[in-house]
Amino acid sequence: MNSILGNWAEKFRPHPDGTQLPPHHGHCLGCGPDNPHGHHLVVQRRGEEVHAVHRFSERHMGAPGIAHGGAVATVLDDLFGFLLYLTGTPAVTRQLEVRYDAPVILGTSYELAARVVRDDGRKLFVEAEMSEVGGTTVATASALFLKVDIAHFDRGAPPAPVDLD
Ligand SMILES: CCCCCCCC/C=C\CCCCCCCC(=O)SCCNC(=O)CCNC(=O)[C@H](O)C(C)(C)COP(=O)(O)OP(=O)(O)OC[C@H]1O[C@@H](n2cnc3c(N)ncnc32)[C@H](O)[C@@H]1OP(=O)(O)O
Repeated sequence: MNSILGNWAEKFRPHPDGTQLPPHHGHCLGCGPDNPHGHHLVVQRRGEEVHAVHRFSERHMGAPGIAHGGAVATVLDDLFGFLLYLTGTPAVTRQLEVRYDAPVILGTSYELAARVVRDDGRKLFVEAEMSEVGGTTVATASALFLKVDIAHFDRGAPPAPVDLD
């Protein structure tokens, strides 16, 4: 098995309310602390939701001074991946829809929240929003995640050489 996934069972243990959730793995584009191109998303459990405060940097620029829409989608998708620590099952994104309501400004802090809206067999329907701190919503997302066996991730193993330059 891919060594990155080796400790998955421990990561899926119940996480107490209010605690910071572990990154999916060190090189995850969304949350991996060891990925220099990543977003380094830091996520907490809050009740049955996951929350983050996030600032996009110049590495994620689309239009000058504004976050690239793909970068915004990446962060929302990765945030959804933290709900799996609450549901306790591995799952992957089958469909992701993002509504861009207002430009996401680089260097500005945004609040993000995500939750499961329906858990139906293999299907997890999830939704999230990103807002100015205490203010206007700038993006909303909904997604379908499909639960998979951990063997799903064996397709990535052995991992291709990681080029982090
Ligand atoms: C160190 C440890 C860390 C933990 C590690 C352990 C676990 C890690 C877990 C989590 C990591 C989280 C990382 C988060 C990162 C963010 C999330 C991502 O980026 S995920 C990557 C992008 N996504 C993919 O790469 C999927 C690629 N797609 C696939 O592999 C397949 O399509 C798959 C497995 C998702 C589904 O394939 P099928 O063939 O099994 O299923 P079908 O037949 O397509 O659909 C099943 C059911 O869903 C319905 N369905 C499909 N699409 C639907 C839709 N759009 N709306 C409604 N229903 C839909 C279908 O009609 C079907 O329903 P009926 O069972 O017949 O009732």
